[in-house]
Amino acid sequence: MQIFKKLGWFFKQEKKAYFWGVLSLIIVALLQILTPRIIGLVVNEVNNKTLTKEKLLLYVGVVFFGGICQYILRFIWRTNIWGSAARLEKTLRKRLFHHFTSMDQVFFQKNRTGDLMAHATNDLNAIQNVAGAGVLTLVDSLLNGGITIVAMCLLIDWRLTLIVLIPLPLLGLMSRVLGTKMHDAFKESQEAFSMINDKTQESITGVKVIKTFGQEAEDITEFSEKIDYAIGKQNRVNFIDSLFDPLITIIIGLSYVLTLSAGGYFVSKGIIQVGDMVSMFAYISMLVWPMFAIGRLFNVLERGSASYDRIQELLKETSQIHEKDNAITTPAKGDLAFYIASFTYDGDEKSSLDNVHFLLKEGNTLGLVGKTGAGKTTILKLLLREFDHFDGEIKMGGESLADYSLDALLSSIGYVPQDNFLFSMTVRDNIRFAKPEATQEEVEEVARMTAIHDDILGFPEGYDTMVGERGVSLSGGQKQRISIARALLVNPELLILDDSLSAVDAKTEEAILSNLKATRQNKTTIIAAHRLSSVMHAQEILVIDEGTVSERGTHESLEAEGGWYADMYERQQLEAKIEGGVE
Ligand SMILES: Nc1ncnc2c1ncn2[C@@H]1O[C@H](COP(=O)(O)OP(=O)(O)OP(=O)(O)O)[C@@H](O)[C@H]1O
Repeated sequence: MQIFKKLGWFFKQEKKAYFWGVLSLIIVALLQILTPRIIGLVVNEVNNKTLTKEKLLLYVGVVFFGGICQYILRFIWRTNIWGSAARLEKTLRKRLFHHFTSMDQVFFQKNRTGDLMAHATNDLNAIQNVAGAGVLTLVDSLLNGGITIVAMCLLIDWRLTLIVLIPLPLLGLMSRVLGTKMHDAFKESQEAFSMINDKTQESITGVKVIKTFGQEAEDITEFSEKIDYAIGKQNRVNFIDSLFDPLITIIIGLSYVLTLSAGGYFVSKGIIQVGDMVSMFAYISMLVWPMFAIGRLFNVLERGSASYDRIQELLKETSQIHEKDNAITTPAKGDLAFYIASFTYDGDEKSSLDNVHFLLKEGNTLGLVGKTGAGKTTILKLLLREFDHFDGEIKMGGESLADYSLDALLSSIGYVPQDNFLFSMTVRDNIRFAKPEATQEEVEEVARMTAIHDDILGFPEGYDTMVGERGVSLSGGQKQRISIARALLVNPELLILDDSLSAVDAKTEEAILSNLKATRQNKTTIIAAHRLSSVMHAQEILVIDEGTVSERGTHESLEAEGGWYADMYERQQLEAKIEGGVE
């Protein structure tokens, strides 16, 4: 019953719908007691030889009218109660999705995709069940059970009713004992389901790697072990659940035995008539459903409660990235001043950035180069405000990044990540993802700038070609160029390319870079790259080594310095010559 308290806010919000739903349920329950009583009356009248044609017609008419009313009322409660339950699911789904989108990277590192998906599917269903089937079963079983018992007392005999109901408290006792067990078992079962979701998602995403390394058998074994574990947890839920139904059969059986023996005694003593005893049997049979319903209710409520706790735990987590109340809402613009004394990822002992600073004038280009794992992407992540817990300050246009609203900051940045991601939509929609109202001309313009226009025209349906699993398979270089076009379409104040040209050939790279130079004269650009030709034209280049700046300057000054940059440039030039020679 705890779950009703937890969902109190929702029932308050939906009180009107529940009022009409429950009222209809009450009237239906009242109408339902008519029929057995009429059967008893008819039997008594037949027995006493007092039944006339008119009376019989009246009895039949009442039963028929009661049936029609029940039909209408059942419709009313269904639409009200099921409708509210659907609204609860919608509210929670929106709340959860909004929460997911507002969370920081730390949250997504901690909670795996499969687990989050399980929360958004199975757990929400279990909670929705409380607001629909749960409420219905509760009201229905209490009403039907309660009214039937009252009818037994008033219309038959209260003493016989008390005797017949002696086995009933067993049900309450078992609900209490099994309730906590069911809650814990269901929580564990949901956790196991989350684990399977994770595994399925990982195996499907990584199927190519699994096959390439011939690890199918191992993957199947691992999956089977996880399934066995989850089934074990589910079986425990079923086990607790199955302790209920047989109990109800026993309670009803005992009640029949008591009716037969005590009822027979009451008839023999002339306290009740034979027809009353027949009605009593009919009433007891009417108690079967409410009792089974209580068993089901207990299951639905405990599942819902466990799922609600799981969702609440997730919703309680807060993002470390906070927007200030008086945050600047005008898009960020201007010189970029980056000064980081130190930054350490959550859970890491060693810092990933130390004493990294640069001043990037508006309209200039900064190059970031260095060995893999040096800290280039980390610098970019801080610019995108993925993490706030650094020692230092980052300013754009003279204002700290933390003073801008996230919208104002991120709308000024066009970011092309290393692991670029295209959605399952057309090429055109992928490019105009951040500016859905963009015209075909605008889309084509950025596609030309990134040297992908001709490739797109060669796709089966041009710009209407679907990308992703259901569509055309793109090469790494094509994906990179579409991702850059997507970022360029919003003409961002700051364009960030994180190794985004690694999969295109040198000639195409040169064409894209010169297009960028020509069209982004007053806009700022940061390019992180392994291939030094990507950053040669930058006003400043930083060489990052183990989280610090080991060299800095222009291409010419760095070449003259004779350090890592000069060595690397010479080596890459040589490689390019060899490749060119082979061609
Ligand atoms: N989310 C994270 N949590 C903990 N440590 C991280 C995280 N992301 C990166 N790191 C660590 O920070 C360091 C710098 O990584 P970063 O991705 O910034 O390097 P990079 O220079 O961009 O490398 P690459 O050229 O290979 O992309 C690495 O030691 C990496 O292991």
